[in-house]
Amino acid sequence: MGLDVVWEPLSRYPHLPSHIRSWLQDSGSLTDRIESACSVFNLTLIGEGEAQLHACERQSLHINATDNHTVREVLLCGDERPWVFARSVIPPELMSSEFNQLGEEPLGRRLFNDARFRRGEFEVCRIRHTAFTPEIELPLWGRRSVFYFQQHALLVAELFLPASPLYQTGS
Ligand SMILES: C=C(O[C@@H]1C=C(C(=O)O)C=C[C@H]1O)C(=O)O
Repeated sequence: MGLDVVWEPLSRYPHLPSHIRSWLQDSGSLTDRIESACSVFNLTLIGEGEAQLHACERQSLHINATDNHTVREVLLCGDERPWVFARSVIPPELMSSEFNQLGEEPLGRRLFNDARFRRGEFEVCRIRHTAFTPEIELPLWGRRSVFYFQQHALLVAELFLPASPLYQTGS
């Protein structure tokens, strides 16, 4: 599953409810925030390997179709429920160095423990995807940002799934 959607700057939504804005613009590690919001945290690795990129991903990273990048897709689960689907586009040079042997270790553990990574601005998307059986009123919210490291850039996109606390007003 990809996130080939329309991305807009977060500033496009100046009047978001505070519980939604709080999650979308949280500049810390999402893994850490999810871990602190549940009793049992689990990361499920859906896939990791070279894959076709969406046009919106290539545009974000300023790469062309022939550039090889690794796509990593995971589910971040809180208390046995899927809270976030994440899709990251990672240059091979980083997969063989800073992100070597990542497996089911959260990407954020490496990113946020290395001051050499710099995070760019957030963009957000809204998905009215009928495939989801919404326990919440649609749309689903997603966010993405680029992390810069030396001459490399990697894209991290996160879709907040219906069970995510982002949709709960008290979160
Ligand atoms: C960037 C982070 O890493 C999280 C873990 C990911 C992974 O392991 O692939 C991808 C995106 C994030 O949800 C974070 O914790 O903020």
